[in-house]
Amino acid sequence: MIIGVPKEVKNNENRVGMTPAGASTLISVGHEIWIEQDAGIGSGFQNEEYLAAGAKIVSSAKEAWSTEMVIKVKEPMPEEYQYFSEGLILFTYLHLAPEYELTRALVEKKVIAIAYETIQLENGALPLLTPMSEVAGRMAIQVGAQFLEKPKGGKGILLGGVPGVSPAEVVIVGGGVVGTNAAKMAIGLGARVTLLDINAARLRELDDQFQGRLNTIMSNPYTIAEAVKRADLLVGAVLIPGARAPRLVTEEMIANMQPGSVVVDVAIDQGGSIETIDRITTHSKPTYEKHGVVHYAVANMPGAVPRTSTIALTNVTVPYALKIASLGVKKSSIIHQELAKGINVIDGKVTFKAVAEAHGVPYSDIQQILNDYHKVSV
Ligand SMILES: NC(=O)C1=CN([C@@H]2O[C@H](COP(=O)(O)OP(=O)(O)OC[C@H]3O[C@@H](n4cnc5c(N)ncnc54)[C@H](O)[C@@H]3O)[C@@H](O)[C@H]2O)C=CC1
Ligand SMILES: CC(=O)C(=O)O
Repeated sequence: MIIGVPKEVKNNENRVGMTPAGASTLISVGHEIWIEQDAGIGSGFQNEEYLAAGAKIVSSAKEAWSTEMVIKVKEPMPEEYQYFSEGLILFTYLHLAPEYELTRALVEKKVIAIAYETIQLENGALPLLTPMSEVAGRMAIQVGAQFLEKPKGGKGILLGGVPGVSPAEVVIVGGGVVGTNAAKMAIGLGARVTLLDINAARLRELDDQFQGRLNTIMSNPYTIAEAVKRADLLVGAVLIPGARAPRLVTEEMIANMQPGSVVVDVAIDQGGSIETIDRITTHSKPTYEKHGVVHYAVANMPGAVPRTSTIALTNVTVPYALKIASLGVKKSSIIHQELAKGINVIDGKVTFKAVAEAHGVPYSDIQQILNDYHKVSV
Protein backbone atom coordinates (compact mmCIF):
# COMPACT_ATOMS: atom_id res chain seq x y z
CA MET A 1 0.00 0.00 0.00
CA ILE A 2 1.15 3.56 -0.63
CA ILE A 3 0.98 5.53 2.61
CA GLY A 4 1.13 9.34 2.72
CA VAL A 5 2.37 11.42 5.65
CA PRO A 6 1.56 15.13 5.25
CA LYS A 7 3.13 17.88 7.33
CA GLU A 8 0.78 18.94 10.14
CA VAL A 9 -0.88 22.33 9.60
CA LYS A 10 -2.58 23.00 12.96
CA ASN A 11 -1.23 25.96 14.98
CA ASN A 12 2.15 25.05 16.49
CA GLU A 13 1.65 21.36 15.76
CA ASN A 14 5.16 20.01 15.38
CA ARG A 15 4.42 16.32 15.72
CA VAL A 16 4.49 14.08 12.66
CA GLY A 17 2.52 10.90 11.92
CA MET A 18 5.56 8.71 11.20
CA THR A 19 9.15 8.49 12.42
CA PRO A 20 11.97 7.17 10.22
CA ALA A 21 11.87 3.98 12.38
CA GLY A 22 8.13 3.58 11.69
CA ALA A 23 8.67 4.18 7.97
CA SER A 24 11.39 1.54 7.94
CA THR A 25 9.05 -1.00 9.61
CA LEU A 26 6.32 -0.49 7.00
CA ILE A 27 8.73 -0.39 4.08
CA SER A 28 10.40 -3.62 5.21
CA VAL A 29 7.17 -5.53 4.51
CA GLY A 30 6.61 -3.99 1.09
CA HIS A 31 4.66 -0.78 1.68
CA GLU A 32 5.66 2.64 0.32
CA ILE A 33 5.90 5.78 2.45
CA TRP A 34 5.46 9.16 0.77
CA ILE A 35 6.30 11.82 3.30
CA GLU A 36 5.87 15.53 2.69
CA GLN A 37 9.13 17.44 2.65
CA ASP A 38 10.14 18.73 6.12
CA ALA A 39 7.17 17.02 7.81
CA GLY A 40 9.48 15.60 10.48
CA ILE A 41 11.59 18.70 11.10
CA GLY A 42 9.50 19.95 14.06
CA SER A 43 10.08 16.64 15.82
CA GLY A 44 13.79 16.63 14.99
CA PHE A 45 13.61 14.14 12.09
CA GLN A 46 15.44 15.25 8.93
CA ASN A 47 14.35 14.43 5.35
CA GLU A 48 17.60 12.47 4.93
CA GLU A 49 16.64 10.11 7.77
CA TYR A 50 13.39 9.22 5.99
CA LEU A 51 15.24 8.77 2.70
CA ALA A 52 17.72 6.46 4.43
CA ALA A 53 14.76 4.44 5.76
CA GLY A 54 13.57 3.99 2.15
CA ALA A 55 10.77 6.59 2.13
CA LYS A 56 10.03 8.94 -0.77
CA ILE A 57 10.01 12.68 -0.04
CA VAL A 58 7.18 14.51 -1.84
CA SER A 59 7.18 18.25 -2.26
CA SER A 60 3.50 19.03 -1.58
CA ALA A 61 0.66 18.15 0.77
CA LYS A 62 -1.41 17.28 -2.30
CA GLU A 63 0.97 14.46 -3.22
CA ALA A 64 1.07 13.07 0.32
CA TRP A 65 -2.75 13.06 0.31
CA SER A 66 -2.95 11.39 -3.12
CA THR A 67 -2.06 8.01 -1.58
CA GLU A 68 -4.18 5.06 -0.40
CA MET A 69 -3.80 5.73 3.33
CA VAL A 70 -2.90 8.98 5.06
CA ILE A 71 -1.34 8.76 8.49
CA LYS A 72 -1.19 11.96 10.48
CA VAL A 73 -1.56 13.33 14.00
CA LYS A 74 -4.33 15.93 14.25
CA GLU A 75 -7.77 16.09 12.69
CA PRO A 76 -7.67 17.61 9.19
CA MET A 77 -7.99 21.40 9.14
CA PRO A 78 -10.58 22.94 6.74
CA GLU A 79 -7.87 23.70 4.15
CA GLU A 80 -7.11 19.96 4.01
CA TYR A 81 -10.68 18.83 3.24
CA GLN A 82 -10.03 19.46 -0.47
CA TYR A 83 -7.73 16.42 -0.48
CA PHE A 84 -10.41 13.95 0.68
CA SER A 85 -11.33 11.28 -1.88
CA GLU A 86 -13.55 8.21 -2.00
CA GLY A 87 -11.99 5.18 -0.32
CA LEU A 88 -9.04 7.10 1.14
CA ILE A 89 -8.09 5.63 4.52
CA LEU A 90 -7.45 8.38 7.05
CA PHE A 91 -5.71 7.24 10.24
CA THR A 92 -5.34 10.06 12.79
CA TYR A 93 -6.92 11.76 15.84
CA LEU A 94 -10.33 12.98 14.72
CA HIS A 95 -12.43 14.05 17.74
CA LEU A 96 -15.52 14.20 15.52
CA ALA A 97 -18.20 14.69 18.22
CA PRO A 98 -17.60 18.47 18.43
CA GLU A 99 -16.69 18.80 14.69
CA TYR A 100 -19.78 18.77 12.48
CA GLU A 101 -18.16 20.22 9.34
CA LEU A 102 -15.33 17.69 9.37
CA THR A 103 -17.78 14.82 9.93
CA ARG A 104 -19.89 16.05 7.01
CA ALA A 105 -16.87 16.35 4.71
CA LEU A 106 -15.70 12.81 5.55
CA VAL A 107 -19.20 11.41 4.93
CA GLU A 108 -19.73 13.32 1.67
CA LYS A 109 -16.34 12.34 0.27
CA LYS A 110 -16.72 8.71 1.49
CA VAL A 111 -13.40 8.71 3.31
CA ILE A 112 -12.68 5.74 5.60
CA ALA A 113 -11.91 7.63 8.81
CA ILE A 114 -10.28 5.72 11.65
CA ALA A 115 -9.89 7.74 14.85
CA TYR A 116 -6.93 6.95 17.07
CA GLU A 117 -8.89 8.03 20.13
CA THR A 118 -11.76 5.54 19.76
CA ILE A 119 -9.70 2.39 19.11
CA GLN A 120 -10.63 0.49 22.25
CA LEU A 121 -9.48 -2.81 23.71
CA GLU A 122 -11.93 -5.23 25.31
CA ASN A 123 -10.92 -4.02 28.80
CA GLY A 124 -11.94 -0.46 27.87
CA ALA A 125 -8.38 0.86 27.42
CA LEU A 126 -7.72 3.36 24.61
CA PRO A 127 -4.21 2.32 23.46
CA LEU A 128 -3.75 5.09 20.88
CA LEU A 129 -4.94 7.86 23.19
CA THR A 130 -2.99 6.74 26.26
CA PRO A 131 0.50 8.06 25.40
CA MET A 132 -0.78 11.52 24.47
CA SER A 133 -2.93 11.59 27.61
CA GLU A 134 0.19 10.79 29.60
CA VAL A 135 1.93 13.76 27.97
CA ALA A 136 -1.05 16.13 28.35
CA GLY A 137 -1.67 15.12 31.96
CA ARG A 138 1.92 15.86 32.90
CA MET A 139 1.89 19.08 30.89
CA ALA A 140 -1.33 20.27 32.54
CA ILE A 141 0.55 20.79 35.80
CA GLN A 142 3.60 22.28 34.08
CA VAL A 143 1.49 24.88 32.24
CA GLY A 144 -0.79 25.40 35.24
CA ALA A 145 2.20 26.20 37.46
CA GLN A 146 3.46 28.64 34.84
CA PHE A 147 0.14 30.52 34.53
CA LEU A 148 -0.19 30.78 38.33
CA GLU A 149 2.83 33.10 38.16
CA LYS A 150 1.91 36.79 38.47
CA PRO A 151 3.51 37.99 35.20
CA LYS A 152 1.45 35.33 33.37
CA GLY A 153 -1.86 36.57 34.87
CA GLY A 154 -2.00 34.18 37.83
CA LYS A 155 -2.44 34.85 41.53
CA GLY A 156 1.29 34.58 42.11
CA ILE A 157 1.69 31.36 44.06
CA LEU A 158 4.20 28.56 43.87
CA LEU A 159 2.61 25.13 43.43
CA GLY A 160 4.63 23.49 46.17
CA GLY A 161 4.73 26.49 48.55
CA VAL A 162 7.82 26.73 50.79
CA PRO A 163 8.36 25.85 54.44
CA GLY A 164 5.99 28.08 56.44
CA VAL A 165 3.74 28.84 53.43
CA SER A 166 0.89 26.57 52.24
CA PRO A 167 1.21 24.81 48.90
CA ALA A 168 -1.35 25.33 46.12
CA GLU A 169 -4.61 23.39 45.93
CA VAL A 170 -4.85 21.39 42.71
CA VAL A 171 -8.22 19.88 41.77
CA ILE A 172 -8.45 17.30 38.98
CA VAL A 173 -11.82 16.21 37.56
CA GLY A 174 -11.41 12.77 35.96
CA GLY A 175 -9.06 10.05 37.21
CA GLY A 176 -8.09 8.26 33.99
CA VAL A 177 -4.76 8.59 32.21
CA VAL A 178 -4.70 12.41 32.09
CA GLY A 179 -5.90 12.73 35.67
CA THR A 180 -3.43 10.19 37.06
CA ASN A 181 -0.47 11.75 35.28
CA ALA A 182 -1.51 15.23 36.40
CA ALA A 183 -1.81 13.96 39.99
CA LYS A 184 1.66 12.39 39.79
CA MET A 185 3.24 15.68 38.69
CA ALA A 186 1.31 17.89 41.11
CA ILE A 187 2.11 15.65 44.09
CA GLY A 188 5.73 15.48 42.94
CA LEU A 189 5.89 19.28 43.02
CA GLY A 190 4.45 19.37 46.54
CA ALA A 191 0.91 20.62 45.82
CA ARG A 192 -2.18 19.47 47.78
CA VAL A 193 -4.17 17.42 45.29
CA THR A 194 -7.84 16.41 45.14
CA LEU A 195 -9.12 14.16 42.35
CA LEU A 196 -12.77 13.44 41.51
CA ASP A 197 -14.13 10.57 39.42
CA ILE A 198 -17.50 8.83 39.07
CA ASN A 199 -15.89 5.40 39.09
CA ALA A 200 -15.53 4.15 42.68
CA ALA A 201 -13.23 1.28 41.65
CA ARG A 202 -10.91 3.76 39.96
CA LEU A 203 -10.84 5.96 43.08
CA ARG A 204 -9.91 2.88 45.12
CA GLU A 205 -7.02 2.06 42.75
CA LEU A 206 -5.76 5.65 42.92
CA ASP A 207 -6.01 5.70 46.70
CA ASP A 208 -3.78 2.61 46.80
CA GLN A 209 -1.41 3.93 44.15
CA PHE A 210 -0.81 7.27 45.87
CA GLN A 211 -0.69 5.88 49.41
CA GLY A 212 -2.68 8.65 51.07
CA ARG A 213 -1.00 11.54 49.23
CA LEU A 214 -4.06 12.04 46.98
CA ASN A 215 -7.47 13.12 48.25
CA THR A 216 -10.02 11.10 46.22
CA ILE A 217 -13.66 12.22 46.04
CA MET A 218 -16.73 10.75 44.30
CA SER A 219 -17.71 13.12 41.50
CA ASN A 220 -21.14 14.76 41.49
CA PRO A 221 -22.28 18.38 41.01
CA TYR A 222 -22.13 19.05 44.76
CA THR A 223 -18.60 17.71 45.34
CA ILE A 224 -17.32 19.35 42.16
CA ALA A 225 -18.67 22.76 43.31
CA GLU A 226 -17.04 22.36 46.75
CA ALA A 227 -13.67 21.34 45.30
CA VAL A 228 -13.59 23.95 42.53
CA LYS A 229 -14.24 26.77 45.03
CA ARG A 230 -10.97 25.91 46.82
CA ALA A 231 -8.85 25.23 43.72
CA ASP A 232 -5.88 27.37 42.73
CA LEU A 233 -5.40 25.12 39.70
CA LEU A 234 -8.30 23.14 38.19
CA VAL A 235 -7.63 20.42 35.58
CA GLY A 236 -10.49 19.08 33.40
CA ALA A 237 -9.65 15.44 32.55
CA VAL A 238 -12.94 13.62 31.92
CA LEU A 239 -13.79 11.43 28.98
CA ILE A 240 -16.75 9.46 27.73
CA PRO A 241 -15.04 7.73 24.77
CA GLY A 242 -15.96 9.27 21.43
CA ALA A 243 -18.66 11.50 22.94
CA ARG A 244 -18.73 15.22 23.56
CA ALA A 245 -17.22 15.92 26.98
CA PRO A 246 -19.82 16.45 29.73
CA ARG A 247 -19.94 20.07 30.98
CA LEU A 248 -19.30 19.33 34.65
CA VAL A 249 -17.96 22.68 35.88
CA THR A 250 -20.54 25.45 35.57
CA GLU A 251 -19.97 29.16 35.05
CA GLU A 252 -21.19 29.78 38.60
CA MET A 253 -18.52 27.44 39.99
CA ILE A 254 -15.82 29.27 38.02
CA ALA A 255 -17.14 32.65 39.23
CA ASN A 256 -16.70 31.35 42.80
CA MET A 257 -12.96 30.71 42.28
CA GLN A 258 -10.45 33.27 43.54
CA PRO A 259 -9.13 35.76 40.96
CA GLY A 260 -5.85 34.62 39.42
CA SER A 261 -6.74 30.93 39.73
CA VAL A 262 -6.04 28.81 36.65
CA VAL A 263 -8.16 26.32 34.71
CA VAL A 264 -6.55 23.84 32.29
CA ASP A 265 -9.26 21.96 30.37
CA VAL A 266 -7.45 19.03 28.79
CA ALA A 267 -10.81 17.62 27.65
CA ILE A 268 -11.18 20.54 25.21
CA ASP A 269 -10.44 18.20 22.28
CA GLN A 270 -13.80 16.54 22.99
CA GLY A 271 -15.56 19.90 23.32
CA GLY A 272 -14.48 20.86 26.87
CA SER A 273 -15.74 20.03 30.36
CA ILE A 274 -15.96 23.57 31.74
CA GLU A 275 -18.83 25.91 30.88
CA THR A 276 -16.69 29.05 30.63
CA ILE A 277 -14.41 27.39 28.08
CA ASP A 278 -16.13 28.77 25.01
CA ARG A 279 -13.23 28.51 22.55
CA ILE A 280 -10.23 26.40 21.68
CA THR A 281 -6.98 28.25 22.34
CA THR A 282 -3.65 27.71 20.60
CA HIS A 283 -0.02 27.39 21.65
CA SER A 284 0.58 30.90 20.28
CA LYS A 285 -2.21 32.37 22.44
CA PRO A 286 -2.95 29.69 25.02
CA THR A 287 -5.06 31.57 27.58
CA TYR A 288 -7.88 34.04 28.07
CA GLU A 289 -9.45 35.39 31.24
CA LYS A 290 -13.05 35.09 32.43
CA HIS A 291 -14.37 35.97 35.94
CA GLY A 292 -10.74 36.80 36.80
CA VAL A 293 -9.74 33.15 36.20
CA VAL A 294 -7.05 32.24 33.64
CA HIS A 295 -8.44 29.70 31.13
CA TYR A 296 -6.13 27.39 29.12
CA ALA A 297 -7.83 25.29 26.40
CA VAL A 298 -5.23 24.05 23.92
CA ALA A 299 -6.52 21.03 22.01
CA ASN A 300 -3.09 19.76 20.97
CA MET A 301 -1.07 20.12 24.14
CA PRO A 302 1.44 17.35 23.22
CA GLY A 303 2.27 19.37 20.09
CA ALA A 304 4.44 21.59 22.31
CA VAL A 305 6.77 18.69 23.15
CA PRO A 306 6.87 17.10 19.71
CA ARG A 307 10.00 15.03 20.03
CA THR A 308 8.67 13.12 23.08
CA SER A 309 5.14 13.01 21.71
CA THR A 310 5.89 11.86 18.17
CA ILE A 311 7.96 8.94 19.39
CA ALA A 312 5.39 8.00 22.07
CA LEU A 313 2.52 8.24 19.57
CA THR A 314 4.12 6.30 16.71
CA ASN A 315 5.24 3.57 19.13
CA VAL A 316 1.55 2.66 19.35
CA THR A 317 0.16 3.71 15.95
CA VAL A 318 2.64 1.96 13.67
CA PRO A 319 1.67 -1.62 14.72
CA TYR A 320 -1.97 -0.79 13.81
CA ALA A 321 -0.95 0.95 10.56
CA LEU A 322 0.86 -2.25 9.66
CA LYS A 323 -2.27 -4.34 10.19
CA ILE A 324 -4.45 -1.94 8.15
CA ALA A 325 -1.93 -1.64 5.30
CA SER A 326 -1.34 -5.37 5.07
CA LEU A 327 -4.93 -6.64 5.38
CA GLY A 328 -7.12 -3.67 4.42
CA VAL A 329 -9.47 -1.85 6.80
CA LYS A 330 -12.39 -4.31 6.85
CA LYS A 331 -10.38 -7.51 7.15
CA SER A 332 -8.05 -6.12 9.81
CA SER A 333 -11.06 -4.80 11.77
CA ILE A 334 -12.73 -8.23 11.72
CA ILE A 335 -9.57 -9.83 13.09
CA HIS A 336 -8.65 -7.01 15.50
CA GLN A 337 -11.97 -5.86 16.94
CA GLU A 338 -10.42 -2.83 18.65
CA LEU A 339 -9.82 -1.39 15.17
CA ALA A 340 -13.52 -1.74 14.33
CA LYS A 341 -14.23 0.65 17.22
CA GLY A 342 -11.85 3.15 15.65
CA ILE A 343 -13.87 3.37 12.42
CA ASN A 344 -15.96 6.54 12.74
CA VAL A 345 -16.94 6.97 9.06
CA ILE A 346 -16.94 4.43 6.23
CA ASP A 347 -18.74 4.17 2.87
CA GLY A 348 -20.43 7.53 3.54
CA LYS A 349 -21.90 6.34 6.87
CA VAL A 350 -21.22 7.41 10.45
CA THR A 351 -20.39 4.26 12.40
CA PHE A 352 -19.59 5.69 15.83
CA LYS A 353 -22.80 6.09 17.81
CA ALA A 354 -21.73 9.03 20.01
CA VAL A 355 -20.65 10.98 16.89
CA ALA A 356 -23.94 10.29 15.08
CA GLU A 357 -25.87 11.33 18.20
CA ALA A 358 -23.79 14.50 18.67
CA HIS A 359 -24.67 15.65 15.14
CA GLY A 360 -28.19 14.18 14.86
CA VAL A 361 -27.22 12.16 11.76
CA PRO A 362 -28.06 8.50 10.99
CA TYR A 363 -25.93 5.85 12.69
CA SER A 364 -24.83 2.64 10.95
CA ASP A 365 -23.61 -0.39 12.89
CA ILE A 366 -20.00 -1.15 11.95
CA GLN A 367 -20.45 -4.83 12.88
CA GLN A 368 -23.23 -5.12 10.28
CA ILE A 369 -21.00 -3.53 7.64
CA LEU A 370 -18.15 -5.90 8.54
CA ASN A 371 -20.50 -8.93 8.56
CA ASP A 372 -21.81 -8.00 5.09
CA TYR A 373 -18.22 -7.67 3.86
CA HIS A 374 -17.29 -11.05 5.42
CA LYS A 375 -20.24 -12.78 3.69
CA VAL A 376 -19.23 -11.47 0.27
CA SER A 377 -15.49 -12.02 0.69
CA VAL A 378 -15.56 -15.69 1.81
N1 LIG B 1 -5.95 18.72 24.96
C1 LIG B 1 -5.08 17.79 24.56
O1 LIG B 1 -4.06 18.09 23.96
C2 LIG B 1 -5.31 16.36 24.90
C3 LIG B 1 -6.52 15.98 25.37
N2 LIG B 1 -6.77 14.70 25.77
C4 LIG B 1 -8.12 14.45 26.27
O2 LIG B 1 -8.17 14.34 27.67
C5 LIG B 1 -9.39 13.71 28.03
C6 LIG B 1 -9.13 12.62 29.09
O3 LIG B 1 -8.41 11.56 28.48
P1 LIG B 1 -7.97 10.25 29.29
O4 LIG B 1 -7.53 10.59 30.65
O5 LIG B 1 -7.07 9.48 28.41
O6 LIG B 1 -9.36 9.46 29.41
P2 LIG B 1 -9.65 8.23 30.37
O7 LIG B 1 -10.76 7.46 29.74
O8 LIG B 1 -8.41 7.51 30.74
O9 LIG B 1 -10.19 8.94 31.70
C7 LIG B 1 -11.39 9.65 31.76
C8 LIG B 1 -11.91 9.58 33.19
O10 LIG B 1 -13.02 10.47 33.27
C9 LIG B 1 -13.88 9.88 34.22
N3 LIG B 1 -15.20 10.51 34.18
C10 LIG B 1 -16.19 10.34 33.27
N4 LIG B 1 -17.26 11.09 33.64
C11 LIG B 1 -16.91 11.74 34.80
C12 LIG B 1 -17.58 12.61 35.68
N5 LIG B 1 -18.85 12.98 35.48
N6 LIG B 1 -16.91 13.09 36.76
C13 LIG B 1 -15.63 12.72 36.99
N7 LIG B 1 -14.96 11.85 36.20
C14 LIG B 1 -15.60 11.37 35.13
C15 LIG B 1 -13.88 8.41 33.85
O11 LIG B 1 -14.39 7.60 34.89
C16 LIG B 1 -12.40 8.18 33.59
O12 LIG B 1 -11.71 7.72 34.75
C17 LIG B 1 -9.96 13.17 26.70
O13 LIG B 1 -10.94 14.06 26.21
C18 LIG B 1 -8.77 13.16 25.79
O14 LIG B 1 -9.10 13.19 24.43
C19 LIG B 1 -5.81 13.74 25.72
C20 LIG B 1 -4.55 14.05 25.23
C21 LIG B 1 -4.23 15.38 24.74
C1 LIG C 1 -5.18 13.41 21.86
C2 LIG C 1 -4.96 14.57 20.99
O1 LIG C 1 -5.87 15.08 20.41
C3 LIG C 1 -3.63 15.10 20.83
O2 LIG C 1 -2.66 14.49 21.29
O3 LIG C 1 -3.48 16.16 20.20
